[in-house]
Amino acid sequence: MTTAPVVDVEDLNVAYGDFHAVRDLSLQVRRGELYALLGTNGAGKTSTLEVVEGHRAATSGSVRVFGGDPRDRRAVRPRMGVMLQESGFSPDLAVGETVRLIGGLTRRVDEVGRVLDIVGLTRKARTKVSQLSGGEKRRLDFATAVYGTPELIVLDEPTTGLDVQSRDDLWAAVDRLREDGSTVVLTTHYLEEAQQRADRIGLMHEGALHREGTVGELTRTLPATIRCTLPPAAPPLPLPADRGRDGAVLVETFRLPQDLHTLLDWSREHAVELRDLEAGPTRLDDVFRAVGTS
Ligand SMILES: Nc1ncnc2c1ncn2[C@@H]1O[C@H](COP(=O)(O)OP(=O)(O)OP(=O)(O)O)[C@@H](O)[C@H]1O
Repeated sequence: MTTAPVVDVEDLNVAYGDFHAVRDLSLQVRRGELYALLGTNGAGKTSTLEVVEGHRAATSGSVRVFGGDPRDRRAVRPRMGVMLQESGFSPDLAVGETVRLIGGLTRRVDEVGRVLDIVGLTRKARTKVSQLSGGEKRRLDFATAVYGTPELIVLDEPTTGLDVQSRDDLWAAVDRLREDGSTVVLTTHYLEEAQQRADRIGLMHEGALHREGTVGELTRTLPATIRCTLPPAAPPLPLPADRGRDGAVLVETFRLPQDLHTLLDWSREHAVELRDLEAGPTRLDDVFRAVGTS
């Protein structure tokens, strides 16, 4: 049995005057998934999320959240938590009051103390928003998004500006929300975070979705590499390779284990030292760079 997607985007276009920020974008997010929308600066990620959040109307195309229109705030708010790239909290309100106010508006039910504890802001409950550091403001943003453990959580660059400990804490909180059944859609420029956490990734560039899939599916589209340096008198290699100056060798391969084996056997047989040998699988940043230059 297939269940309806939580987020269903079909042929979305977002234009600002003559400028087309999002072009014919289609994607679906399934229940329980963590979907990461990645891309170059200005690729159209925030514009896409703003339509999903119900904060912006599509120029054309359709966006459904829980099968309905995300601009129907009364229907969607209780089920969707949103962390914007920039918050608009009132600077004079205290942290605890802010969570109570924003949380109350969502009509979700939670305890302010519990939520502040999740984001490590318990001791700042009475501090004014204007007195928070940048990272603390991000954590407050996250707190309002996860208030009441919504079914869908949309996070726009949630870890930007957070120190390593706060990032780890935020991801631990996301893990717990997912255990409770939440679906998560996020953008991030920290590719390693997406690589570790995302069930699926969409790669955007200049308004279009260029690639989509699991980390494995995306990285399989590019070869892995073997690099080493050979002495000048080395015999011909047993594999196709680019030979640079100073004996530098680059092998690009979709059969990393086999080709590495062949190279090591060859080096033993000919007593050739493979200096600075490095063999690495394709990383998400390689795929990202390939999309950015395509
Ligand atoms: N209100 C607006 N008016 C005009 N152009 C806009 C507006 N908002 C965004 N844009 C433009 O649309 C494009 C996409 O912006 P968007 O914020 O969606 O990209 P992004 O992928 O989230 O970028 P980043 O990673 O830099 O945050 C950019 O070129 C941006 O300058």
